[in-house]
Amino acid sequence: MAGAIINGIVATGTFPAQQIYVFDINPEKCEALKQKAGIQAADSIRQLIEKCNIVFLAVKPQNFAEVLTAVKPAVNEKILFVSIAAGISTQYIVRSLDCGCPVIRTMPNTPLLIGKGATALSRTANVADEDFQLVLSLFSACGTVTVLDESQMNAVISVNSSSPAYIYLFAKAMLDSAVKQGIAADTALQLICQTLEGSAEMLRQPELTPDDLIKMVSSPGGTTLKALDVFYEHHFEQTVDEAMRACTKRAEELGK
Ligand SMILES: NC(=O)C1=CN([C@@H]2O[C@H](COP(=O)(O)OP(=O)(O)OC[C@H]3O[C@@H](n4cnc5c(N)ncnc54)[C@H](O)[C@@H]3O)[C@@H](O)[C@H]2O)C=CC1
Ligand SMILES: O=C(O)[C@@H]1CCC=N1
Repeated sequence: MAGAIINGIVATGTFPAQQIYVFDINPEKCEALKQKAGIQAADSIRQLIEKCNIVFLAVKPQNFAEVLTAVKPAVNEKILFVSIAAGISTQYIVRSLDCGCPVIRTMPNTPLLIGKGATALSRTANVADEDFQLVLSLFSACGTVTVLDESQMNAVISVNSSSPAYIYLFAKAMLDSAVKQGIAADTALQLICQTLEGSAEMLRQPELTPDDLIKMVSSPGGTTLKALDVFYEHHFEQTVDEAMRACTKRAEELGK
């Protein structure tokens, strides 16, 4: 995710490459991020904190404690932190740093890699409006941005951030069935992708609800209703609800 965000930052041209620093504990990853985006590499977290006034925290939630411990000795209240971690609250970051730093909590998704991301963001009260606008513009460079209250930042993971995986799973199941029914995999993949894009575009039309759209496809006595019967028999909607709630529950656990 850090790579996708760095690409977005570089693309905006907001900061010259000599002012953008990366640090990864894995030297190969650090070098790869540096080379790919043409930015600078810091030798340590400490050096990065000393050089930057906006710091993106892009490690796994499980690595947050060690990273914040390394950040703490060099921190000051002027540094703005931007976290992309699932489940990690702004309160946890502020408390761990023992410093009233402004913090923006974000939840991006992997389509950021191709400029089609959907990022949700929230902020602590002390984030200056101009700083928040700046960070919004950086994420906007690789997709859409949506501002939420922090209380919604765990649940939203199930909506935009883990959800590409469920959509890929659904697409994979469709692909497998298409192949079993004699359609070539590449042909089926093209048809499925175009159908996903077209269906998403129709969902955006404000005058049509998902139920309206389902009805438009479902001819009485036709094929779609037969397929939907199978989904309903297997409690599809309940399964999706359970999966999304399991996602949110895990975010809550990661934040503890
Ligand atoms: N993968 C996804 O779709 C999304 C991930 N996120 C969040 O993004 C964060 C990163 O996830 P990924 O990019 O998938 O993980 P990743 O494993 O690809 O990247 C994490 C990087 O952190 C580095 N790292 C670990 N400990 C470190 C330390 N002490 N100091 C410096 N670097 C250290 C690792 O070497 C690794 O390169 C997580 O907090 C995750 O919750 C958020 C939205 C979507
Ligand atoms: O699976 C995860 O924990 C991360 C956060 C959201 C998407 N991937």
